[in-house]
Amino acid sequence: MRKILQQLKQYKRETFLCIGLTALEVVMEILMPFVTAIIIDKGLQAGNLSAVYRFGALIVVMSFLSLTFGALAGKNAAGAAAGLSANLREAIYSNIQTFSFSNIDKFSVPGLVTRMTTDITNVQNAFMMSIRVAVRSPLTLIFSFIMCMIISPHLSAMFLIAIAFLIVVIGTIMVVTLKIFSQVFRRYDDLNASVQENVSAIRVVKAFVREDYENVKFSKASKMLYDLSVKAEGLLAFNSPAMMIAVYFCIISVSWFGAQFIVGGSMTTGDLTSLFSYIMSLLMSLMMLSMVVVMISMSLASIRRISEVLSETPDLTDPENPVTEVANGQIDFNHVNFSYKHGSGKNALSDIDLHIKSGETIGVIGGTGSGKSSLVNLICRLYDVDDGSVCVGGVDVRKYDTEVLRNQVSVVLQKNTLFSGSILDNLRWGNPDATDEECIEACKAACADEFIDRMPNGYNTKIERGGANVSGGQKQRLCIARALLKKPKVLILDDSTSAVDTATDASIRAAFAKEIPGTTKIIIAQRVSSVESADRILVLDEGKVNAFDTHENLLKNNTIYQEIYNSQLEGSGDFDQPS
Ligand SMILES: Nc1ncnc2c1ncn2[C@@H]1O[C@H](COP(=O)(O)OP(=O)(O)OP(=O)(O)O)[C@@H](O)[C@H]1O
Repeated sequence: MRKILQQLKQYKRETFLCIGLTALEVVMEILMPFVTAIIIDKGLQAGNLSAVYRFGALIVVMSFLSLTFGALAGKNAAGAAAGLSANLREAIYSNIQTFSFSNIDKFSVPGLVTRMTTDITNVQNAFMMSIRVAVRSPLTLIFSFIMCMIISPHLSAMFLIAIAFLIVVIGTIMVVTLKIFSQVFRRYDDLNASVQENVSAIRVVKAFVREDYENVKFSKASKMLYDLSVKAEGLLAFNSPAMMIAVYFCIISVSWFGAQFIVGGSMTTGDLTSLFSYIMSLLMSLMMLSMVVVMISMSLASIRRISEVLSETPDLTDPENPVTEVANGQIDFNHVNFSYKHGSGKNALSDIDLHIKSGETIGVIGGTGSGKSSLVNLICRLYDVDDGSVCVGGVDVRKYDTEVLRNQVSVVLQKNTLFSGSILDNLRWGNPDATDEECIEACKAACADEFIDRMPNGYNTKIERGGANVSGGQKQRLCIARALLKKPKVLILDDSTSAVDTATDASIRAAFAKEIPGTTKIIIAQRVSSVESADRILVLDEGKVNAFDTHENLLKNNTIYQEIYNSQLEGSGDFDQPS
């Protein structure tokens, strides 16, 4: 909660103004029945019209003030709550930017999106309600009770009975509903995650004709949510009857005893009238308070989830005096062990000991899940090793300024992403200062120029969000060009030409050999044809190095490589698929 409130920052003024104005609004509301009593006793009953006019005018002024204070308090509450949510969103967003891949793995992408949208909206609404009601209700409760005590200490005892009754009944309802609401929120989380997953993968759902299955799955989850919500709301509906019982009890007993006190002369009619007003505000504020408790508790889950992201510290940090230059593209893996759950769970890589010379072209091949992506992710320090070390240019990657390292080790990841903007904008992600000519050169090397030239606006063609208007192969080529613009010392292609035809794949490799001979190139591929021309080929099997040699030697001596080669010769295309 403290972490969340810290984000109020420049909106503290609005918050305090709201609290102050609400307190003034309450004072006005409390004084009004008091003045009404004076009008009845000293004006109407005493036949003093001038007192009626004077105090009547006072009531009008007080109501006007009360309304003004209320409206201003509401405006400030809305401003503070909207400001808090904007600050929270910004704080989460900038913290996410510092996250390493393993931080992101921990929350998952849909999880982070839900926190930045639904959770923040929950907190915003709860905050807006609570700074108004959490101030208003207790103050009304206390002041009303004090006024009741001043008017009639004996009759105030009735309220104590009614309050005790309400606390027990509403309290029980609250405890039970809160438990149900926490279940509702957990289900809501699951539902959100599954909606995000399915909507972002809607093309796959359609391709596999899974719409009906997904509809049934969603209806089931939605029905479960409906049942739980009905149960919780059904229980909350008892709040109102309980409240009415307490109100009627107070009215009847106050009328009964009040009438006797008036007859006995120990109370005036005006006192009795104002006492009725105080009963109503006292019980109503109790009811409102219970609603705020529900609202705050309902947003507790969101508060917890937001705080988790805010308190998450990036697990990859730069050293105090980082190395700011990568000497060359030499890569050394020194007995590396790595697991995604650091120290627990199965190792994704075990005892990797590899030494790659600067400027070499290395092919990496192996079955699905053999650790190819994990291996290259360590080179640009997307994850840290558990044991051993990974060195680039002879220096441990943990000693570098991460920005410098990632600028010199350019990776075209398996999941390529383009952003909305022109082709040139996308290319300049690689190097914001690249000239048009440099961009065109990079596209030529990545064999992307031919399809860009055919586009109506050439390099200024707009790419839609996520690269929806380019094909898989075109996207891959643009991503390679983007990586080339960094002029890196190490270029890693993680299965990045899988959607490109074999001839273009060969042209890209030929262009690399010609254009960037000094750059160390690591090419992960499913096709032997993509790696056979490499200086050496690394065969990975279950996270271990199975062989590291030339194509010719591997064909002679390595059974896994021979199997892959033969299966692809037979035309199955991918060694993971049964031939
Ligand atoms: N983000 C992650 N969190 C946890 N485990 C992971 C993660 N990424 C990969 N793994 C696991 O690590 C192992 C190696 O995966 P990796 O992605 O490196 O294999 P790969 O050879 O690149 O596979 P593919 O050819 O299918 O891309 C697998 O068992 C995989 O399940």
